[in-house]
Amino acid sequence: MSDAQKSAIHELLRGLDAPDGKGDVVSRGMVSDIFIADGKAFFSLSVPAAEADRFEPFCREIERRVVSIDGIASALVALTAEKAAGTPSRSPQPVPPQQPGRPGQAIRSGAAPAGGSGAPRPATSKPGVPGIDRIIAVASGKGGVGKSTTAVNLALSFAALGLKVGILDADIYGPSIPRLLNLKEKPRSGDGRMLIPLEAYGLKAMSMGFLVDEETPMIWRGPMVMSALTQMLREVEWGTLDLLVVDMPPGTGDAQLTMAQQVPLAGAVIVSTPQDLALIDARKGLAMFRKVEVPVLGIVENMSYFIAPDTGARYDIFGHGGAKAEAQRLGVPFLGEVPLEMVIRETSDAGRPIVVAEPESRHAAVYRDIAARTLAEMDRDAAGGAKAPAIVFE
Ligand SMILES: Nc1ncnc2c1ncn2[C@@H]1O[C@H](COP(=O)(O)OP(=O)(O)OP(=O)(O)O)[C@@H](O)[C@H]1O
Repeated sequence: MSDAQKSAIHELLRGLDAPDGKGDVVSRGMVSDIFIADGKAFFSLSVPAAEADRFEPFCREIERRVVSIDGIASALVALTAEKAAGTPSRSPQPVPPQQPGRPGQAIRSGAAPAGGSGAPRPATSKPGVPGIDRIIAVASGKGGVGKSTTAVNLALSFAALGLKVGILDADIYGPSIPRLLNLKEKPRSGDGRMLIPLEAYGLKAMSMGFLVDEETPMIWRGPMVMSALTQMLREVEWGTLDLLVVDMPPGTGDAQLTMAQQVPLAGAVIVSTPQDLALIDARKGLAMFRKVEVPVLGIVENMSYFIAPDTGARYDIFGHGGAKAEAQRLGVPFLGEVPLEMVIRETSDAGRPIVVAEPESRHAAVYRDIAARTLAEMDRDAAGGAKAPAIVFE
């Protein structure tokens, strides 16, 4: 049955012209092995790095079309960067499934999960935000790697660990937090000057998306970006928070530098996919935070592997492990790996992220482990334990 479905998927893909106009993706050898489990199809397309943006909508189109095949209820299609010539191809191998809730391997010894409150704030010359104990940025070198999904699930995990948490959506070009937390109303102003943040699942939330229509063109540049971000940070009644999580705009441009310079960040978490393409960008992200002397708390590998829903076998179809190796090489902590999982996307799209939608699931446990490790790194940093990593570009 599954072989017939794989052939049907190949057939369908052969009939689609790729967005670069160079013919179908099957004949060009761009399609990975296809896995089908429980009516879900999983596969990836290997594309040249420069073409990634163009191929993203094509993946969504394929996902929409393959459900017309008998027995396929849904599909998850991911992009992976073309490997450089001479790199041995890694064929996907099932590996033993992870225990639910078991912490992954921590690179540094002694990085035991710890509570976040009460630790001294790192020395900084930037003015703090009254009432907010610590602020961390969640960043990525490029868009689409799952930064916002990670940021919101991490924020909810910090809350689940007992902290008072806020989330600030600084991604002014493509704010995702209103959708991820299903927040539609506009924030009110209490005293005519300060805005009252919205609340969802115990998180206080503020996003540029609350203040502007989705249709409004976002032509924010230079000083406007700076003032918008500063306002969202300082002219919002955050109240008392143990932690404010800032969902940064993707990339390493002006807006990111502004945030990193303006905000007294206790640290940054970098999100990357395993693909070389995203890792190169992640390295730029690391270098940017280093430049502005913000400690990098670690790297999270997103869309790292997938677990077949029927057998529980784990498949590393997207070249899993790249971020961990990279973190090791750079001497930056590896905070954990998040699987590519339909339910993570579905819960996000429904405005009820997995950490609150399915708190008992193994995926929610993965996020809580990453949150605990992030807190441990912050405490280590605050105690003066972390060295700045050496960033080397080759
Ligand atoms: N681990 C995961 N498993 C399955 N889908 C995921 C996972 N992480 C993210 N996604 C999905 O990938 C898409 C991109 O995620 P998200 O919006 O979080 O990325 P981003 O890096 O913040 O992108 P951008 O910066 O362009 O807004 C979303 O549809 C999201 O639901």
